[in-house]
Amino acid sequence: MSKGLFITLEGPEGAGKTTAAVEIKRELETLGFDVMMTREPGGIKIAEKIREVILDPTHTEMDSRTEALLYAAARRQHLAEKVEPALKEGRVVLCDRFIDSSLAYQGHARGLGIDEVWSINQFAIGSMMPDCTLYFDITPLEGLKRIEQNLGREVNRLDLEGMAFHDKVYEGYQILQERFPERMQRIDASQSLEKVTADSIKVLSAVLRK
Ligand SMILES: Nc1ncnc2c1ncn2[C@@H]1O[C@H](COP(=O)(O)OP(=O)(O)OP(=O)(O)O)[C@@H](O)[C@H]1O
Ligand SMILES: Cc1cn([C@H]2C[C@H](O)[C@@H](COP(=O)(O)O)O2)c(=O)[nH]c1=O
Repeated sequence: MSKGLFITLEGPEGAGKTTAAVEIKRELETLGFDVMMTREPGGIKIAEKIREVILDPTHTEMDSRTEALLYAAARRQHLAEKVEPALKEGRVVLCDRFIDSSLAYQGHARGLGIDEVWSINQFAIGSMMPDCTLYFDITPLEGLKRIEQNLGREVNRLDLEGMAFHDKVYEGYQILQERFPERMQRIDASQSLEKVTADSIKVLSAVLRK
Protein backbone atom coordinates (compact mmCIF):
# COMPACT_ATOMS: atom_id res chain seq x y z
CA MET A 1 0.00 0.00 0.00
CA SER A 2 1.49 3.36 -1.04
CA LYS A 3 1.35 6.37 1.25
CA GLY A 4 0.70 9.87 -0.04
CA LEU A 5 1.60 13.19 1.47
CA PHE A 6 -0.67 15.20 3.72
CA ILE A 7 -0.14 18.97 3.41
CA THR A 8 -2.22 21.55 5.22
CA LEU A 9 -2.50 25.31 4.69
CA GLU A 10 -3.08 27.48 7.73
CA GLY A 11 -3.30 31.12 8.68
CA PRO A 12 -5.63 33.97 9.63
CA GLU A 13 -8.57 35.23 7.58
CA GLY A 14 -7.62 36.54 4.14
CA ALA A 15 -4.08 35.15 4.21
CA GLY A 16 -4.50 33.87 0.65
CA LYS A 17 -4.54 30.12 1.40
CA THR A 18 -7.36 29.21 -0.97
CA THR A 19 -5.96 31.32 -3.82
CA ALA A 20 -2.44 29.93 -3.40
CA ALA A 21 -3.68 26.32 -3.04
CA VAL A 22 -4.94 26.43 -6.64
CA GLU A 23 -1.51 27.58 -7.88
CA ILE A 24 0.39 25.10 -5.69
CA LYS A 25 -1.79 22.26 -7.01
CA ARG A 26 -1.08 23.31 -10.58
CA GLU A 27 2.69 23.50 -9.97
CA LEU A 28 2.80 20.11 -8.22
CA GLU A 29 0.82 18.54 -11.06
CA THR A 30 3.33 19.95 -13.54
CA LEU A 31 6.01 18.16 -11.51
CA GLY A 32 4.06 14.93 -11.98
CA PHE A 33 2.23 14.59 -8.65
CA ASP A 34 -1.37 13.45 -8.33
CA VAL A 35 -2.90 16.19 -6.14
CA MET A 36 -6.25 16.39 -4.39
CA MET A 37 -7.32 19.79 -3.04
CA THR A 38 -9.90 19.98 -0.28
CA ARG A 39 -10.94 22.18 2.64
CA GLU A 40 -12.11 22.24 6.22
CA PRO A 41 -14.70 22.49 7.49
CA GLY A 42 -16.27 20.84 4.45
CA GLY A 43 -14.91 18.94 1.48
CA ILE A 44 -17.66 16.29 1.59
CA LYS A 45 -21.46 16.40 1.98
CA ILE A 46 -21.77 15.82 5.73
CA ALA A 47 -18.94 18.19 6.60
CA GLU A 48 -20.31 20.92 4.29
CA LYS A 49 -23.61 20.65 6.20
CA ILE A 50 -21.76 21.00 9.51
CA ARG A 51 -19.92 24.01 7.99
CA GLU A 52 -23.25 25.70 7.27
CA VAL A 53 -24.33 25.22 10.90
CA ILE A 54 -21.04 26.51 12.34
CA LEU A 55 -20.61 29.52 10.07
CA ASP A 56 -24.22 30.72 9.81
CA PRO A 57 -23.97 34.40 10.91
CA THR A 58 -27.37 34.14 12.66
CA HIS A 59 -26.12 31.40 15.04
CA THR A 60 -24.83 33.96 17.51
CA GLU A 61 -25.90 31.80 20.47
CA MET A 62 -23.41 29.02 19.65
CA ASP A 63 -21.44 27.88 22.68
CA SER A 64 -17.63 27.75 22.23
CA ARG A 65 -17.38 24.07 23.18
CA THR A 66 -20.16 23.21 20.73
CA GLU A 67 -18.21 25.09 18.08
CA ALA A 68 -15.02 23.14 18.85
CA LEU A 69 -16.89 19.82 18.81
CA LEU A 70 -18.60 20.59 15.51
CA TYR A 71 -15.26 21.40 13.86
CA ALA A 72 -13.84 18.15 15.24
CA ALA A 73 -16.86 16.15 13.99
CA ALA A 74 -16.57 17.64 10.49
CA ARG A 75 -12.82 16.88 10.60
CA ARG A 76 -13.39 13.22 11.53
CA GLN A 77 -15.84 12.58 8.70
CA HIS A 78 -13.71 14.42 6.13
CA LEU A 79 -10.60 12.51 7.19
CA ALA A 80 -12.27 9.11 7.12
CA GLU A 81 -14.28 9.62 3.95
CA LYS A 82 -11.91 11.66 1.77
CA VAL A 83 -8.41 12.33 3.08
CA GLU A 84 -7.35 8.88 4.29
CA PRO A 85 -8.53 7.07 1.12
CA ALA A 86 -6.63 9.59 -1.05
CA LEU A 87 -3.45 9.14 1.01
CA LYS A 88 -3.78 5.36 0.73
CA GLU A 89 -3.88 5.79 -3.06
CA GLY A 90 -0.57 7.64 -2.81
CA ARG A 91 -1.97 11.08 -3.65
CA VAL A 92 -0.78 14.44 -2.37
CA VAL A 93 -3.58 15.97 -0.30
CA LEU A 94 -3.65 19.77 -0.05
CA CYS A 95 -6.08 20.67 2.72
CA ASP A 96 -7.16 24.27 3.34
CA ARG A 97 -7.17 24.31 7.21
CA PHE A 98 -6.99 21.40 9.65
CA ILE A 99 -6.36 20.88 13.38
CA ASP A 100 -4.15 23.99 13.80
CA SER A 101 -7.20 26.15 12.99
CA SER A 102 -9.04 24.57 15.91
CA LEU A 103 -6.03 25.07 18.20
CA ALA A 104 -5.61 28.75 17.19
CA TYR A 105 -9.30 29.75 16.92
CA GLN A 106 -11.09 27.63 19.53
CA GLY A 107 -8.10 26.77 21.74
CA HIS A 108 -6.41 30.15 21.98
CA ALA A 109 -8.78 32.84 20.63
CA ARG A 110 -11.95 31.45 22.25
CA GLY A 111 -9.96 30.66 25.37
CA LEU A 112 -10.85 26.95 25.61
CA GLY A 113 -7.15 26.09 25.92
CA ILE A 114 -4.86 24.65 23.25
CA ASP A 115 -4.32 21.42 25.21
CA GLU A 116 -8.06 20.87 25.79
CA VAL A 117 -8.89 21.39 22.12
CA TRP A 118 -5.96 19.16 21.19
CA SER A 119 -7.39 16.36 23.34
CA ILE A 120 -10.89 16.42 21.76
CA ASN A 121 -9.23 16.39 18.35
CA GLN A 122 -7.17 13.35 19.29
CA PHE A 123 -10.44 11.42 19.36
CA ALA A 124 -11.25 12.74 15.88
CA ILE A 125 -7.92 12.25 14.11
CA GLY A 126 -5.94 9.67 16.11
CA SER A 127 -2.33 9.96 14.98
CA MET A 128 -3.13 11.44 11.55
CA MET A 129 -1.12 14.67 11.60
CA PRO A 130 -0.02 16.58 8.47
CA ASP A 131 3.40 15.77 7.01
CA CYS A 132 3.85 19.50 6.46
CA THR A 133 1.87 22.64 7.24
CA LEU A 134 2.34 25.82 5.24
CA TYR A 135 1.64 28.63 7.67
CA PHE A 136 0.53 31.73 5.75
CA ASP A 137 1.73 34.56 7.92
CA ILE A 138 -0.11 37.87 7.52
CA THR A 139 -1.24 40.42 10.08
CA PRO A 140 -4.98 40.22 10.87
CA LEU A 141 -5.40 43.82 9.68
CA GLU A 142 -3.89 43.10 6.28
CA GLY A 143 -5.83 39.82 5.89
CA LEU A 144 -9.15 41.43 6.81
CA LYS A 145 -8.46 44.32 4.44
CA ARG A 146 -8.09 41.80 1.59
CA ILE A 147 -11.39 40.17 2.52
CA GLU A 148 -13.19 43.53 2.61
CA GLN A 149 -11.97 44.18 -0.93
CA ASN A 150 -13.29 40.79 -2.08
CA LEU A 151 -16.91 41.87 -2.56
CA GLY A 152 -18.12 38.46 -3.81
CA ARG A 153 -17.13 36.63 -0.60
CA GLU A 154 -19.84 35.60 1.85
CA VAL A 155 -19.39 36.95 5.36
CA ASN A 156 -19.39 34.13 7.94
CA ARG A 157 -19.97 34.13 11.72
CA LEU A 158 -16.25 34.13 12.52
CA ASP A 159 -15.49 37.02 10.16
CA LEU A 160 -17.88 39.08 12.27
CA GLU A 161 -15.74 38.69 15.42
CA GLY A 162 -13.96 41.86 16.57
CA MET A 163 -10.32 42.76 16.04
CA ALA A 164 -9.37 41.46 19.51
CA PHE A 165 -10.49 37.96 18.48
CA HIS A 166 -8.50 38.07 15.21
CA ASP A 167 -5.42 39.31 17.11
CA LYS A 168 -5.78 36.31 19.46
CA VAL A 169 -6.01 33.95 16.46
CA TYR A 170 -2.75 35.43 15.16
CA GLU A 171 -1.15 35.03 18.60
CA GLY A 172 -2.41 31.41 18.67
CA TYR A 173 -0.64 30.65 15.42
CA GLN A 174 2.63 32.12 16.80
CA ILE A 175 2.34 29.73 19.76
CA LEU A 176 1.74 26.80 17.43
CA GLN A 177 4.79 27.68 15.32
CA GLU A 178 6.92 27.51 18.46
CA ARG A 179 5.32 24.21 19.42
CA PHE A 180 5.68 22.54 16.02
CA PRO A 181 8.76 24.20 14.45
CA GLU A 182 9.52 21.34 12.03
CA ARG A 183 6.02 20.68 10.74
CA MET A 184 4.92 24.32 10.46
CA GLN A 185 6.77 26.12 7.70
CA ARG A 186 6.24 29.89 7.60
CA ILE A 187 5.36 31.53 4.31
CA ASP A 188 5.37 35.34 4.11
CA ALA A 189 1.77 35.71 2.87
CA SER A 190 1.99 39.50 2.42
CA GLN A 191 3.99 38.94 -0.79
CA SER A 192 2.62 38.66 -4.33
CA LEU A 193 0.77 35.46 -5.24
CA GLU A 194 3.69 34.47 -7.52
CA LYS A 195 6.21 34.78 -4.66
CA VAL A 196 3.92 33.02 -2.15
CA THR A 197 3.49 30.13 -4.62
CA ALA A 198 7.23 29.92 -5.34
CA ASP A 199 8.12 29.90 -1.63
CA SER A 200 5.50 27.20 -0.97
CA ILE A 201 6.82 25.00 -3.79
CA LYS A 202 10.37 25.43 -2.45
CA VAL A 203 9.29 24.16 0.97
CA LEU A 204 7.21 21.31 -0.47
CA SER A 205 9.94 20.19 -2.87
CA ALA A 206 12.20 19.55 0.11
CA VAL A 207 9.43 17.60 1.88
CA LEU A 208 8.60 15.59 -1.25
CA ARG A 209 12.28 14.66 -1.73
CA LYS A 210 12.41 13.03 1.76
N1 LIG B 1 -0.77 37.24 -2.44
C1 LIG B 1 -1.86 37.98 -2.51
N2 LIG B 1 -1.77 39.31 -2.62
C2 LIG B 1 -2.88 40.10 -2.67
N3 LIG B 1 -4.15 39.62 -2.59
C3 LIG B 1 -4.30 38.29 -2.45
C4 LIG B 1 -3.18 37.41 -2.40
N4 LIG B 1 -3.64 36.13 -2.24
C5 LIG B 1 -4.98 36.24 -2.21
N5 LIG B 1 -5.39 37.51 -2.33
C6 LIG B 1 -6.77 38.02 -2.29
O1 LIG B 1 -7.13 38.08 -0.91
C7 LIG B 1 -8.47 37.65 -0.70
C8 LIG B 1 -8.49 36.45 0.27
O2 LIG B 1 -7.82 35.36 -0.36
P1 LIG B 1 -8.21 33.86 -0.02
O3 LIG B 1 -9.68 33.67 -0.06
O4 LIG B 1 -7.36 32.99 -0.86
O5 LIG B 1 -7.70 33.79 1.50
P2 LIG B 1 -7.94 32.67 2.59
O6 LIG B 1 -6.69 32.59 3.37
O7 LIG B 1 -8.40 31.42 1.95
O8 LIG B 1 -9.09 33.34 3.47
P3 LIG B 1 -10.16 32.70 4.47
O9 LIG B 1 -9.46 31.67 5.28
O10 LIG B 1 -10.58 33.85 5.28
O11 LIG B 1 -11.25 32.13 3.61
C9 LIG B 1 -9.00 37.32 -2.10
O12 LIG B 1 -9.70 38.43 -2.57
C10 LIG B 1 -7.75 37.08 -2.94
O13 LIG B 1 -7.94 37.39 -4.29
C1 LIG C 1 -11.16 24.30 10.34
C2 LIG C 1 -11.50 25.42 11.27
C3 LIG C 1 -11.90 26.64 10.78
N1 LIG C 1 -12.20 27.63 11.65
C4 LIG C 1 -12.68 28.92 11.10
C5 LIG C 1 -11.70 29.72 10.31
C6 LIG C 1 -12.57 30.51 9.37
O1 LIG C 1 -13.05 31.64 10.08
C7 LIG C 1 -13.75 29.57 9.11
C8 LIG C 1 -13.59 28.80 7.83
O2 LIG C 1 -13.73 29.67 6.77
P1 LIG C 1 -12.74 29.60 5.49
O3 LIG C 1 -13.23 30.73 4.62
O4 LIG C 1 -12.96 28.27 4.85
O5 LIG C 1 -11.35 29.80 5.96
O6 LIG C 1 -13.74 28.65 10.21
C9 LIG C 1 -12.12 27.44 13.00
O7 LIG C 1 -12.43 28.35 13.78
N2 LIG C 1 -11.72 26.24 13.49
C10 LIG C 1 -11.40 25.21 12.67
O8 LIG C 1 -11.04 24.10 13.16
